[in-house]
Amino acid sequence: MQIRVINPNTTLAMTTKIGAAAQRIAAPGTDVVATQPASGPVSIESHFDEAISAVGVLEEVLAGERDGVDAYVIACFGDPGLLAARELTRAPVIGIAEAAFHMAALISTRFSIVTTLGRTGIIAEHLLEQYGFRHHCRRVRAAEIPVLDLEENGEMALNRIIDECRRARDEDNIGAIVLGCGGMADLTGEISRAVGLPVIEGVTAAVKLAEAVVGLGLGTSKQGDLAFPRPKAFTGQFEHFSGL
Ligand SMILES: NC(=O)NC1=NC(=O)NC1=O
Repeated sequence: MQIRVINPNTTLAMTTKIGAAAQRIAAPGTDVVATQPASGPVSIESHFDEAISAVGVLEEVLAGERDGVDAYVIACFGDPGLLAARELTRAPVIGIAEAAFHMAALISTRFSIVTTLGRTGIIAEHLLEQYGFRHHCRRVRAAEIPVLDLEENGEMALNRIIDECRRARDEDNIGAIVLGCGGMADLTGEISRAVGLPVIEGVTAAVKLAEAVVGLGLGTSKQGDLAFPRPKAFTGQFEHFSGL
């Protein structure tokens, strides 16, 4: 099977890292193709960044439909464009936040999230509510690092993430930690060893859930709100969406 792992930001180094982490965890016979939008924010750290990146995610799903992809992963912790992407395909579309919440709830009764900047915490809180995991999550914490520090200042970023994870372990009465950024996809082993708790990261969780959904012969329901969009005209820069 082929999984298209979409990094919604436009930083190639992060796309490459995410793709490598996804391929490492994928089952034999699963081929991971990591992509990113042709245009959009180099990192996603706000509601505005998320809104802009969602269009790029949808463009990548439309490209995947042309390529006959079996499943999609949206590899940003805000799951940008998730429901809109599900409208465009019969394949499963798994967001890394939703995947991480499900996986954490399977191995613990309470978890905390450690994300990048504190201002993105509300996005995780909204998703906890939307997906029904509000009561599972003790606290949404932030290492207070810009997303691209994960690429450009990796050792400092790792140390700050580990410090915040240790505070979560000591203060939050939890059984697991969820890493709140696709750019942390390669850090689970180091962080788990340093903190002594199970650490769940969304890219790898999403890849395994995508394999499970396809393996069960399931895909995105086309009944109701996730049916294909009603064909209509689009104008201007979106004209190519006309008649989808
Ligand atoms: N909370 C986050 O850091 N979200 C993210 N921004 C990105 O650019 N990728 C993410 O996963």
